[in-house]
Amino acid sequence: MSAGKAGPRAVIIGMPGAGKTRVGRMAAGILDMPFKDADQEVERVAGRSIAEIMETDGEPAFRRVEQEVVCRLLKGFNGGLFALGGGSPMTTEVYEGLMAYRGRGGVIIYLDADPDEAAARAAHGSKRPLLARDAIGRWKRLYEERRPIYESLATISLPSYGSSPKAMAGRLAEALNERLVHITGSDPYDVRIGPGVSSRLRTLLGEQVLRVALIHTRPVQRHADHARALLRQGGYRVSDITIPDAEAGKTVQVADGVWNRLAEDGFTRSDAVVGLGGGAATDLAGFVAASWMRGIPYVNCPTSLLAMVDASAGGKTGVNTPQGKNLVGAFYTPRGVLADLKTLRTLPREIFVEGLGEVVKCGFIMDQSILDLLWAHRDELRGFTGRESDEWIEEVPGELVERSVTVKAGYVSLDLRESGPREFLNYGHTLGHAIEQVEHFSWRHGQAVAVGMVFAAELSSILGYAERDLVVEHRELVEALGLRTSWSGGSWERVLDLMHRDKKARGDKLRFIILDGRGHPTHLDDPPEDAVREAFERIRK
Ligand SMILES: NC(=O)c1ccc[n+]([C@@H]2O[C@H](COP(=O)([O-])OP(=O)(O)OC[C@H]3O[C@@H](n4cnc5c(N)ncnc54)[C@H](O)[C@@H]3O)[C@@H](O)[C@H]2O)c1
Ligand SMILES: O=C(O)C(=O)C[C@@H](O)[C@H](O)[C@H](O)COP(=O)(O)O
Repeated sequence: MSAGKAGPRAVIIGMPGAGKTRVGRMAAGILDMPFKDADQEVERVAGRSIAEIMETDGEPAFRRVEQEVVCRLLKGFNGGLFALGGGSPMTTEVYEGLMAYRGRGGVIIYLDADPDEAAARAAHGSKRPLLARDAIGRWKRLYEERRPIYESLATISLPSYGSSPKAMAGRLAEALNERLVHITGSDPYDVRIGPGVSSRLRTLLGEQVLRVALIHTRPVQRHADHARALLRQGGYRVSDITIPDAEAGKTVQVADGVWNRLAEDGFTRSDAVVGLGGGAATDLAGFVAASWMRGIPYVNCPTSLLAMVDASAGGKTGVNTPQGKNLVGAFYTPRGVLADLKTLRTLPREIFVEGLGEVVKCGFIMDQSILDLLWAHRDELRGFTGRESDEWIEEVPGELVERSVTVKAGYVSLDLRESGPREFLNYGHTLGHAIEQVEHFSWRHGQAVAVGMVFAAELSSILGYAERDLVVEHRELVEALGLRTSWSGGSWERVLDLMHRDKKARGDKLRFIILDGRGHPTHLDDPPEDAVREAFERIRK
């Protein structure tokens, strides 16, 4: 909620039998929040049951009382969970009140129940006057009438297919704790960060999509299985596509295989791609989405720390070629990003640690609080096991993801196609990508970028842009997190040649991103070669 604006912490909408009251009350208990049910409030205010109101005065009279109660509590029930009656949003004044509440930053949760389950629950011993006679048939007619309204209002849709009220209450509580980073620009979208955000897939893909290509790698099969189940529950036809893992999956040959599969499965421009996995998988999936029929919608579901903090957002898609990293690709904006923190639990420690490389980058180019958080939690982060508490995952990695994505969102919103400021996100990458290439991708991206940042700090110091203490800070923090500060492979000549092929290079001029002090990235064009060589020697073992 916008600061200073009254209103519930969240409003729950959905069909009769969806569990709004029961799930809402349980979730309020989990969150230690007050709970109100609109129907119960109506009966309290009227001094009689809804059935009696309907029987003696008819539905319009009930709706008038309901409208007064709901619109009053939308402004006055501060900080609680508020469950509405199924038909309530169909009243114009209530709909408008809900839109105004949403405009104030309010959260509207649509409990999207399985029609058969909810209809049966609603009809069973129903005291609901609107369902009298032919309860199931009436319910389903109301469902078709109301669902578009629910979906137009919802900021969160929670599918509850086959889930118990207790499980739904947990998911609702999780949804209220999720973090959100909005990326503006010509195609705005949201990066949602939290445990269980994968359940938002249907909300992001919407009704127009029929087929979904779920592109993932084998190490994340269990997460792909969960996403596939959610997609199928949402009514989508899923083409499950496993690609080679890591950088081996980020090639035009792999893309060609996926294009063939999309053709075989009849993918049209109204169908979509979901990229699930590390950054290599989301880069490939985004490239396939950008190129299939010149562009179909896609959603990224990053499962590595690096993919969450960086790769999945920003619209850089692409593949590697034998000549270099990311030399073929497209700027193509996703429909949304769902960074489900639960997936981190299966992430190997060394992969978690390499993801910290891009977090360190965001700290040095813009956000000192990221550096402070990294330093304060350096031992836990370096020793990541995946068995940490939910609270730690949400408070430390969750915070680092949100802050890093916020840094990236600032540049991407300003300069999607990297004509200038966005290049600051490439800090450490000129040498970093060369290392990856020379090492035939045996070095992880985050580790290569870590060395690249130490190199860039040394270069900045050599040329007098930054004090020596900034270099020392780079080395100490990078090392404390278990990242690499030096490299002994390759040759100067080979590295120099590769740096000239970097996408920031112009003509025969090298271009680097360096720091002109902490939090002040700047372009360094065509620096003296002896300074570059000296900085390079300083990161050699
Ligand atoms: N598009 C961008 O803006 C951008 C930004 C940064 C990095 N990148 C690219 O991202 C790639 C690096 O991403 P990465 O570090 O995620 O590497 P990656 O994609 O190779 O994944 C690392 C390894 O971890 C596995 N993995 C991922 N999530 C897992 C999970 N939850 N449980 C178990 N295993 C899991 C993967 O299968 C893989 O084996 C590089 O190709 C880099 O160029 C792109
Ligand atoms: O989003 C960007 O812009 C970045 O530079 C983010 C980098 O961390 C990332 O590794 C990106 O893939 C590198 O881009 P490239 O243009 O150098 O391939």
